[in-house]
Amino acid sequence: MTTTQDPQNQTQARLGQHAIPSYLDPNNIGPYEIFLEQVERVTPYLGKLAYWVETLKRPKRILVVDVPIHLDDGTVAHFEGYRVQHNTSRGPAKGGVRYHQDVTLSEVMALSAWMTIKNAAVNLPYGGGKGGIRIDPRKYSTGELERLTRRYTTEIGLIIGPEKDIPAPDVNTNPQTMAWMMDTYSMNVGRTATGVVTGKPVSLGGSLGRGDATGRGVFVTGAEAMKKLGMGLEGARIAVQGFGNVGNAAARIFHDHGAKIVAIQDVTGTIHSAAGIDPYAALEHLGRTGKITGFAGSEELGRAEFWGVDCDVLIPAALEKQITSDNAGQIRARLIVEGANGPTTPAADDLLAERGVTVVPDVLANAGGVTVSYFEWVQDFSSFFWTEDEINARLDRIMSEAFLSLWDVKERHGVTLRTAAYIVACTRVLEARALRGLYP
Ligand SMILES: NC(=O)C1=CN([C@@H]2O[C@H](COP(=O)(O)OP(=O)(O)OC[C@H]3O[C@@H](n4cnc5c(N)ncnc54)[C@H](O)[C@@H]3O)[C@@H](O)[C@H]2O)C=CC1
Ligand SMILES: O=C(O)CCC(=O)C(=O)O
Repeated sequence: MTTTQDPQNQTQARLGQHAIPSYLDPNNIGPYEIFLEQVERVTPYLGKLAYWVETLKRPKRILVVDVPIHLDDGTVAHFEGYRVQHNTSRGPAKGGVRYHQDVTLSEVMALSAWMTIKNAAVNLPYGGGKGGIRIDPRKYSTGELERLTRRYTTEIGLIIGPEKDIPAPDVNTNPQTMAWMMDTYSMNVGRTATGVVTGKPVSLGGSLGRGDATGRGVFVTGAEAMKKLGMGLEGARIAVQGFGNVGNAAARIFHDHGAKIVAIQDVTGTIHSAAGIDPYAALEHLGRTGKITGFAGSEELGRAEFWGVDCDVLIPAALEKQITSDNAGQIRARLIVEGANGPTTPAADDLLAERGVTVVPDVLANAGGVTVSYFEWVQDFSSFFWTEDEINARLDRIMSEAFLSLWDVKERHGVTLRTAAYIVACTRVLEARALRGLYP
């Protein structure tokens, strides 16, 4: 509710042009706008906590760094890097690091904000953070990427640390990247600090189960949603966009439970087979040939055709803004389980809801990765490591319980599962904010 009598509004009026930080300029905001719209949608459900809602709209801390490295040919190249700590009300910032040619500050702000919501939605004791470097890693050697990672880690070393902000892998980063980050941070602080990053190799304090954890969480929440919708797993037709860490693990685990993968799209192309694609064989084919197309027994589709594939469950597991008002009408799945962060625009969300398509939102569906990252961090602190069965059992329980409690909130308020997740998460974050208060 905004009226001229509203003291908060009067304060905004007094602040005038200084009310909005430059990076939130509505004329040039980019992907973070999606997050702001999601916060607008949840605000009416926050009751008195809405007093603090501005906290969610403004990242707590933003660091932009120059990352210069020697290239293999002896020249120097500069890359732009970011680390954003969106919120730390409930604990240290936590979230991955992305290497991609399209990374922008606005994107990293959005990704860090979604981490705040995700960590609160599954009740992990973390705030939200995310990092990124604008680079196309396919064009650089392993040595160049190692130098890039080490320089970036040193530059963001000001604000990361096991009790401050704990990075992890995201698009185009992996356990090796985390090993370099851990080593660089450790050299700089003069002790081995395994807890500064998660998603490390198991031999360096990484956790069993982290590799497949995000895909496993997509499966657990997807299977729970299928039960609610009366859909059987056996023979269910699944289409997956993105065949990296998240997409290929989700495809393998659905396949292992009797579902049929009918389409896969990645950056190299799109394949389809109504008879089903064996994701293990597709992964081997991708590793051998460098592309998904040409897989035996599949036909190749155009990029846009992927969205119209006849399937029961659609798993976007690549990048943001893939499901838009342009293609939401073509989607034939009854259920969408968001492996990627931010794959669906708010306008597409509305169209899907009107058409009766259920969406398990990113902040719930892909929380399996950060949940096992949390287990890794706890194991590093205690230097006591759990078995894979223990990890998977704890992960499955957390993901199922989070799904079922958010489903109840959805039913109670008559909202989408995304809004339900935001109601629960924003309430938790703003309760912490209100209890901590402002100083002085
Ligand atoms: N790695 C993790 O633990 C987590 C990742 N996520 C999210 O899941 C998504 C995927 O991440 P990862 O699997 O880790 O990355 P990855 O780098 O392992 O794989 C990315 C996949 O997306 C595909 N891709 C890239 N651009 C594409 C395009 N324009 N069209 C179709 N496919 C495209 C790539 O070919 C690749 O198969 C991202 O949104 C990420 O933020 C979310 C939670 C945790
Ligand atoms: O494992 C983590 O800490 C974060 C993973 C991540 O970046 C994400 O959930 O989007």
